[in-house]
Amino acid sequence: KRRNLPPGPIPLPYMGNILTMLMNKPGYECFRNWTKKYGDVYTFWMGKTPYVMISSYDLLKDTFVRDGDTYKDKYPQPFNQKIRGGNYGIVESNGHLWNTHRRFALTTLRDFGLGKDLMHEKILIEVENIFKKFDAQLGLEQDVSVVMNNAIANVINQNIFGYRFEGDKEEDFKKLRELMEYQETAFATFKVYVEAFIPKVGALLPGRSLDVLLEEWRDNFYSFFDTQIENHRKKIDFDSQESLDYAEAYLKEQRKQEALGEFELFSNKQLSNTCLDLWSAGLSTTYTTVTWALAYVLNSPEVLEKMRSELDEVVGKDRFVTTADKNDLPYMNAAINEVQRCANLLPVNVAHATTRDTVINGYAIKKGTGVIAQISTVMLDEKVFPDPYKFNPDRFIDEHGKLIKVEQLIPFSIGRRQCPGEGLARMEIFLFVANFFNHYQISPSSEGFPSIDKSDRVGVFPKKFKAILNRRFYGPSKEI
Ligand code: HEM
Repeated sequence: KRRNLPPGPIPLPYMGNILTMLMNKPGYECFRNWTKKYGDVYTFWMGKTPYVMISSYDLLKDTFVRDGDTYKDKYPQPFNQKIRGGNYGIVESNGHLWNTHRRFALTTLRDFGLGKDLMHEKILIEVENIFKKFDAQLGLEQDVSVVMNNAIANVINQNIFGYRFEGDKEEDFKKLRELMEYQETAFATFKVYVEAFIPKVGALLPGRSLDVLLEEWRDNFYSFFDTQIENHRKKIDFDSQESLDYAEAYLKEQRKQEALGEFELFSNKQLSNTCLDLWSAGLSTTYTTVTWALAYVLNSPEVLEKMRSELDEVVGKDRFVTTADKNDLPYMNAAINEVQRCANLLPVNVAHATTRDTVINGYAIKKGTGVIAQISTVMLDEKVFPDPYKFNPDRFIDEHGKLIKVEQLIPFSIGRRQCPGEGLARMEIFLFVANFFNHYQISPSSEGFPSIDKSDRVGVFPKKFKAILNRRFYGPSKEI
């Protein structure tokens, strides 16, 4: 089987190369070493399935961008089908269904003000709300990450279901958060990783089985989405021109399609699955990045000082940082770029499949082969980012103090499946991080500042952390 694929590390029977990855947590180093040894295309085996890894920016441009249609499908993973009850959603679907719903999600987000002032206002309301929560406990140890998580959940939930988690809804979010935290730990085990890719071997290992975990997870999350969707159905006004959230826009489109005799494309199952995709992709990645931003900056006092002196000069104490300040804050942008590069959320990116026979670097690759745009290796390429594990925002600043655009910074991936939430995520990260550091003086809790060490984890989730906050400036914070 290996003969016709690009050479790579020798796979073990049943296991493939997954053991090497799990023994080098969180996995970056083994992929970098294989790239050095085999070049920017090699084969990596997860269990019995080979994946062609594309590990340089230039080759990704030649394949995923210039020949995007060939790489646009997702590789079908049986455990995903199990959760979703078939080929549904955006993240895991292919073909006409995927194309229609990716576009629909992008258009709907745009209608809600992405790229316009409306989304910006929504996020600033969350910033203001975070400040109120933090201000209520100044000088005490408080759970910074939980407050941030709640705010980021509010942004996405408002877009999908039209409400924020406050007042009596706060309890809803508490339950969801516990579920997500449980999921982060329960799924990040050796057994689950092995079971996902090599079911027969994984099943023999001790611990809770992937099937049981998936069932539990699915039932809990889908019951939240289904309740929200039902509530929308009860109160929707099909004649209103404007939709207030994604679920409403979807139900209206569903009715239009049904009137044309089309019952599959905008099905109910597809609705709960797209909600799941937007909700989970939109919350965990953005929250994780913001928490890593706090962790990296708090561990680098010199970076914090530079960020603050720029903020003091450009923004000052009397107002919120807004997106209109973005171009005047090159160091802040550089620091956020560097956070995204170092946070490097996906040690192995999601797997795509070739839609036709093709050739990569002289190797003939058959239709349906797994291919991975290995973005973590690209963002740790020492030719582009010398001393790649060092957190150093200055690598994005030129000798005139201007921001340098580095093409190899691709945390949102590349090609036809590039993250559709990029605009929203960038806006959130900038506004939450810049306003937080402008507003507060931060001292460590009794546990110290959050660790930036990832060597003890399978996934790249940051650790929850507490800190003691005090206002940098006295006087009331301005209302927006
Ligand atoms: C810092 C935040 C984020 C990061 C780093 C991130 C990163 C990514 C990456 C690497 C992919 C996979 C691309 C590929 O297949 O190669 C992806 C896909 C996706 N992301 Fe994000 N994302 C973020 C935020 C968001 C947000 C806020 C949303 C929703 C509003 C979102 C929705 C999605 C969806 C729906 C997909 C699947 C797209 C498709 O398959 O066509 N993401 N994201």
